[in-house]
Amino acid sequence: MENVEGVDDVDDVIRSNAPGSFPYSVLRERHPALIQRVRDAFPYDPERQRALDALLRESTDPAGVMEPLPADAQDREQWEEWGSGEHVGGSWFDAPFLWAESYFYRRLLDAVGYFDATGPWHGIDPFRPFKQAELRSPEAQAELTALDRLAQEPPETQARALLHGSLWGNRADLGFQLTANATDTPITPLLADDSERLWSLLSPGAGNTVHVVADNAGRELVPDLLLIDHFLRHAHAEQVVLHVKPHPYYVSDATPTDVIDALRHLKQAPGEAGKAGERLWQATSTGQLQLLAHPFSCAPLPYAAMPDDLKKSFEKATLTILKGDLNYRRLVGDQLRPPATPFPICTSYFPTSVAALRTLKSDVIVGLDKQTEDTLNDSEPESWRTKGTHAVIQVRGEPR
Ligand SMILES: O=P(O)(O)OC[C@@]1(O)O[C@H](CO)[C@@H](O)[C@@H]1O
Repeated sequence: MENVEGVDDVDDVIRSNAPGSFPYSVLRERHPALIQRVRDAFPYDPERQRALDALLRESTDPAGVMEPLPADAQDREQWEEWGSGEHVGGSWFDAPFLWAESYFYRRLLDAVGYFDATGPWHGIDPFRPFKQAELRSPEAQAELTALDRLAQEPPETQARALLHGSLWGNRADLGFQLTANATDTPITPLLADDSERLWSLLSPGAGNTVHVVADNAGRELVPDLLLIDHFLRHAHAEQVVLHVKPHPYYVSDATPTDVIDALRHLKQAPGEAGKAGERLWQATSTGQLQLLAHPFSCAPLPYAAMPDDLKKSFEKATLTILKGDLNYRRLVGDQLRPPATPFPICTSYFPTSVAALRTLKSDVIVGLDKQTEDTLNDSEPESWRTKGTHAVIQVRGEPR
């Protein structure tokens, strides 16, 4: 894999093998809780139940060994390219955290028969009930109603509110909520805020193309779509490409089906939300808003290893906006670097100007000033990196 020049000299890749660490807790607590939720949501047949039992045993025991994908899995070769030869047969806990987690989601889909083309569970998203419930929650409804008030404000106030809505919408992450309840905790001032730079890269009428790499469906995707609507409506972008996952992933990550659900939901809403829904529906049918579900979106690797075709697609963008924690880990590398490492250095390989809208839900962080880091280490030594109450807007790029 390509190294990020100047910052990848040491092997500081995060693994899950330290008891008490955040990644260890994901494998030991979050994944079993998730398997239980999926079991409770569907009447899986005995074969599927046995497969889930086997995955549970294999992936949560620190002595367990990663089993391969079935010999006839359509993406087996793809996973070989992504490194299965190196990690399968070894410990889940010793593999890079990013690799092990991504493989867990791939294997979970296998266990529930998602890829079994002749089976009854083919194509049934095991996370869909949770995503749908969230989209219809009273909180999500209240957020839509708030748009009617926001529409009375000047465009700059609307822009700021929609950007922050998209950013903090990232707390609505169903995997995270299995072991934390961040939506109940107050939000805090941003730890880094390059939002002025972000807007400076999107001058109205400049014919910009914006790529948005989505994260979660439901309560995160709706504000993402509203921000996209604002970009298009106020000519910050002429075209938007929305990257989503080709199949269910990290519980609530958005797939094309989830985008359609969200668009339909918006379109049926009363008031300003409904108007935005109509505009977005229309933008999708004219190609102004395009969906892209590239296989690399579910790869267990950082974006520094992206394939050429994806790189070419990003190259057309004026700005790429990556949402959420996992995309952040993949953007800057899932490594423990000094938090003061500059964001522009970690993202220098990325083919376009790039922005991260991220709430902090894992150990990785770069681009903080030393004083901010020291204050957080003093005030919240155990939890500031992972509890989802802090956020950053970090941007690399100069206006054209
Ligand atoms: O990418 P998202 O939805 O913001 O967050 C994903 C997440 O909940 O899952 C991973 C741990 O399982 C972490 O990266 C993060 O805590």
